[in-house]
Amino acid sequence: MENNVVTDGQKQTSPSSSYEAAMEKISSLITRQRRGEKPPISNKLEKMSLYLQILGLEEDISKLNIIHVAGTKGKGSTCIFCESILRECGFRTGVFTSPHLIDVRERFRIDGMDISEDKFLQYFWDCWNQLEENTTEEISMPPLFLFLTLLAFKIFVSEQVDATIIEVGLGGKKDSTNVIKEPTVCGITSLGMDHTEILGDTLGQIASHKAGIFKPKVPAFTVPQPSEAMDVILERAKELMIPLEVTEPFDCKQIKGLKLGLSGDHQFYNAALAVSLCRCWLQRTGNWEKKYQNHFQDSNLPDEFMRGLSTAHFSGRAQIVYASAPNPSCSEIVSKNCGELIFYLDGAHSPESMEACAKWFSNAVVENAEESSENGHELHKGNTLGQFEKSFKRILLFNCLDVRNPDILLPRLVNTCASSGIHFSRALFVPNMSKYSKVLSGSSVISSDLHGIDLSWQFNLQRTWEKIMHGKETTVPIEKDFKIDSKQILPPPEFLYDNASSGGHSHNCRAPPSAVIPSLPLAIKWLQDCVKEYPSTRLQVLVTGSLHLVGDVLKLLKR
Ligand SMILES: Nc1ncnc2c1ncn2[C@@H]1O[C@H](COP(=O)(O)OP(=O)(O)OP(=O)(O)O)[C@@H](O)[C@H]1O
Repeated sequence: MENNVVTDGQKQTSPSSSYEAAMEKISSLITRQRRGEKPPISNKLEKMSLYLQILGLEEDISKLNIIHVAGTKGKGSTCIFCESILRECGFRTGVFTSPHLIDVRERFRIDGMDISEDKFLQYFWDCWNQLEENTTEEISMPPLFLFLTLLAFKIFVSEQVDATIIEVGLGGKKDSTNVIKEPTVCGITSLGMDHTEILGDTLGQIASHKAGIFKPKVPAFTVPQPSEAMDVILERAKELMIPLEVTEPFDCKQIKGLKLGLSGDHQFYNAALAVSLCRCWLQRTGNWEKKYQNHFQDSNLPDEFMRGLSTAHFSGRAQIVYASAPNPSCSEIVSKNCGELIFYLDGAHSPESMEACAKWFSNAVVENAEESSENGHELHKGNTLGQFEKSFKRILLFNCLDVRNPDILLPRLVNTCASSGIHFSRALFVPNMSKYSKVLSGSSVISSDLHGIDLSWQFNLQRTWEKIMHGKETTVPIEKDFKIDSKQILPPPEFLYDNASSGGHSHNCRAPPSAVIPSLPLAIKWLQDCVKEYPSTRLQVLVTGSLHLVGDVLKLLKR
């Protein structure tokens, strides 16, 4: 039986079932638009203004002291660095990012934490009910991203945060977040080719969308960009007569060798941009002088900034999870009964981010080997680093959306790793679990039903992989509907070893074999079983190609 509780005059169900009910409502806002199709509503920004009026938020969002961030890569990370710095400076922060990995509440952070379920429900139903009561023939309920943007404003206004950091959803000029009229400062992160079907297929066209968030009298910052993009950004800044500053990425010396909270060399760009945005935010809100007037030299970052940069945390971006292995930073002893299984997770899904991800992974696996070797874990005593390094097997666990081009993504990943001497032993292709047609809660049950599953895209990825490895087309079977017999569909654990039988999966001693596994839970369980069965196995698994895939893996590892 459900417990009824009352929220703002509305009779709702008990918190957890009410949360599921909220997810149902949110899911009903997903429009059937396929990626690449024109947006379902025109005059989106006018509609956003109307929705804001309905919610009584129009005036209030001008008081939110917003940092508005657009870009192709690094928007989320830049927002998180800003949050971390401003929190260290003593401010209450609200951050809106997208997408979420496990639970929709990740998109709304207050003071560095995902919003609580109770607060989420309170604001969710407030917004939902107010909007639903006011829909007319002209204005229906907003599509998903518009609703989430409105909810973010509602949350941050109600929570009275000092600083609000808003990531653009897609593009900039026509994005629903661009209803913000007077941000405190704007930033554009690294630009590249993504969402070309909507934003245009030149860097100039893409840059024009991104620079569409600039507002008169509001300072803007960006990082070094290809000239085709930079020219457009500069032109837009000139038209609006606003100062535009190009922030160079940090070098290690500048931040005194500080280890950033988010890993990978690409984060030096995002971190430097965040520092410029925060400094400007502090200046424009009258806090810079108060805090640093007399004791800040331009060449040194304030301590709060340094702490913020080093403590920032963001799931699924260059994240390492020790699933069955000691974290080398603690000196645990490796269990003799189980091999090592380490997941390297990064939601890269564009050519530029594939390269960034490959560089990070290559450095991280070598660092891991060095650290483990220094800690002299029992299992590996007496090995030189080279031998030690060789004992690892590197596996790629990959999926990407079918609108992306694996002929570009996979070679970029493989070649960048290879240029650092890192090679994959095996590649596994899996479908994501999360569905684009439904917003799930973090505690939702993961379905293991394989019936009717279409794996033609995963076989396509496998064919691309084999082509890269063999330098020519190979035949990979296409099976649309797998029999539900996991013994038949999973490779045997020996698949991981060079000279073992491939169990019916493509195998060649000179080239890394690959396999399609029809479900992610099966793939993870299979990896876990392999290290249990063979305690000398040491697996380093790179999960990439899709933030949704990364979220799904994190969800499975958390269980
Ligand atoms: N400055 C950068 N240059 C290249 N790649 C980057 C950069 N910053 C982040 N990435 C890559 O992009 C992935 C997503 O990072 P992040 O969430 O910060 O970017 P985003 O712009 O918000 O991405 P999305 O549009 O996919 O949400 C990272 O996992 C990393 O692989």
